Amino acid sequence: MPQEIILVIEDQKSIAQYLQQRLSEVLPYSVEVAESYAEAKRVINSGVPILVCLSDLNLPDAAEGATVELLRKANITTVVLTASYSEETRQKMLAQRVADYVVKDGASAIDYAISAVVRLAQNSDKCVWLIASGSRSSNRLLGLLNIQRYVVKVFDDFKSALKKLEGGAVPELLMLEGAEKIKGGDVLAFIANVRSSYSVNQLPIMVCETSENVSLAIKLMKYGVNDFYNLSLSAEELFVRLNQNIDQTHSYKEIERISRTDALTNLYNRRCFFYFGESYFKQLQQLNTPFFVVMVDIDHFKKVNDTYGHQKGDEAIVFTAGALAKLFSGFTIARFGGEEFCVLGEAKDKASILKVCEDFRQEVEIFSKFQTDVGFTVSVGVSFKGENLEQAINFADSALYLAKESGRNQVQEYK
Ligand SMILES: Nc1nc2c(ncn2[C@@H]2O[C@H](COP(=O)(O)OP(=O)(O)OP(=O)(O)O)[C@@H](O)[C@H]2O)c(=O)[nH]1
Repeated sequence: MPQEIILVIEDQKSIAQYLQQRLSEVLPYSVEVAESYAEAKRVINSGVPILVCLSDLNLPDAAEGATVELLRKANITTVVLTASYSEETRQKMLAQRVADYVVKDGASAIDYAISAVVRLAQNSDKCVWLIASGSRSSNRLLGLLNIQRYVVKVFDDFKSALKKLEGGAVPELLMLEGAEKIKGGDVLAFIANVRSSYSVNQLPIMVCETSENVSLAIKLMKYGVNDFYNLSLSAEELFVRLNQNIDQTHSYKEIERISRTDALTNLYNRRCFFYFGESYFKQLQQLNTPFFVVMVDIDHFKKVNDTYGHQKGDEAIVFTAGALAKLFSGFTIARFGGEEFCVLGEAKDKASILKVCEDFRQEVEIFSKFQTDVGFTVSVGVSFKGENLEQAINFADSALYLAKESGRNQVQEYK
């Protein structure tokens, strides 16, 4: 099958070239330019799959809007560039089912057009769940979501959506249409159920209601729904709200990831270790499950830095993190700061955990020289005791201190 392309239809050479260059930089698709209606028609008729088209509204060899009409008939997702804006133009664009339109009134408009094309190209990786009452509005919403190239999964009841969610599938957004008429339970119970696992920042819910149900929509927003779309409003309003809700969730998740991750090693940071570790530790205690805490510190790390430079010191830290991730795979690992690391996990078998600690020590001793040009070792303290996480860490730290005092490059257990 031929590779999908992005098509730019624009008769002004300089703008066309600029758009082609910018889009090629940010998207992994070939970007083709057609400078006239005739050329556009040739590309479309050639059968090459067109992912998204960014098209000028008026071209010298076509009547106003003829290109958009051509694209609509070929079922191509389209962003329209127009030189002037009027309410009439806007209505025409929406009637032609364009995904977006941009008024060419400056550099920021071009930037917006590029971001719109990028968004539409990437939307096919995003799944929206439409939980619908089965009214005519459901079909309209489905059509509008398709214009935006979202992958849409339609549910006609709450129960099957909840079951899918419990199975681990998570969409980008949940859209409810005609909330009170959806089968399989009560809408408030559904929202409470979703929110018990996913916050408003993690999974946006949007309700779509007719004007008569505005008060219901507002009530639902007080109980965990992110946004409300009045079904009597334009498609454009839906698109803007939809995209904003999905973008906000992405930004939140990215901020959350950054705040939990150590930038150098990609391991959890200390704060995140305690955030997850505290509840995990309590869970292990309640179930009477044996646990372990390991503390790791690179030996004579100051000397590594002083002798080989800070860059090599960083490489030594990254190598140690990689060795931990490899040998303690499946456990909770964090960089506590500097050259110090901590691991928490279930210790079904004490001897096997001690063996993993020793394997890790040897891995660093043997392979650090090959991987980083700097031969270095680690000291390891491990504890299988502690009333709470903090105490277990202190015990592992005491064992680590003993390992350092006893000559470094060894594993010591807290007794
Ligand atoms: N390259 C690098 N160095 C760091 C980083 N964080 C802390 N350090 C350095 O790590 C060194 C830690 O030194 P110490 O805690 O005194 O350890 P040490 O005495 O050399 O070694 P031991 O006694 O064996 O623990 C200091 O020189 C810090 O500047 C980092 O992110 N990158």
